[in-house]
Amino acid sequence: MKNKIAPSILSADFGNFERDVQKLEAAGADVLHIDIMDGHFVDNLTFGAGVVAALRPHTTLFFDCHMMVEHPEKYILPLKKAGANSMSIHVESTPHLHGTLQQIKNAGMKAAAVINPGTSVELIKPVLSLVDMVLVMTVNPGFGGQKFLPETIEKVSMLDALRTEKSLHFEIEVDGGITDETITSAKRAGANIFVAGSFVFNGNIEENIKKLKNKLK
Ligand SMILES: O=C(CO)[C@@H](O)[C@H](O)COP(=O)(O)O
Ligand SMILES: [Co+2]
Repeated sequence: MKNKIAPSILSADFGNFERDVQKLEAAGADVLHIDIMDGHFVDNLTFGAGVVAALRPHTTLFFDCHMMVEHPEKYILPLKKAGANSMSIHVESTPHLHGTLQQIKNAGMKAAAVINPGTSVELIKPVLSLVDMVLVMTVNPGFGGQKFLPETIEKVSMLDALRTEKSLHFEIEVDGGITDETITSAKRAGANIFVAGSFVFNGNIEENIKKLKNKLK
């Protein structure tokens, strides 16, 4: 599976999204990770479909929306209209995981299931044949700049094994505390999409993306 770097705009300059997103694209980012938080599911509030729509004309990057919200189903049509390409839904956020993933696919977007560090792979086994991607949180959701939790990597290996066993094709994304050091264990375990916020934006964006890509060779 193709390795992809997915910078998170949570660490961008909120007053200069257009400039920062264009910098990311020019620097070789593969995916734009958009952290949508509602101040309820997590203790932080970011942006919604309005900002996604405003960014859409400025880049051709794939828009990967990480939904840290209650009632994720309410965001499907507005985000589709705004130009989002995928939505990742936390298993902890809805009793209707399967139905919500189905609705996302029916709307014409890619669908992903997300598990928090304290959530077991067991809970998403029933939807593995439906999803395009699984996102394993490698920090607790809500904020950028946290320390990578190495104990979460075992779940990436478990998902990689399940994928082979069941002949499935979902991608595996990791998110939180990814640096040019932590990326290696995630890749070895079977992840192929690497979200990075603070590591990419702290210093020179182009050099930092290069440092991550070099570890994937
Ligand atoms: O979803 C989240 C946080 O909840 C992430 O996408 C962060 O934005 C990643 O930031 P770093 O840990 O790479 O600084
Ligand atoms: Co995220």
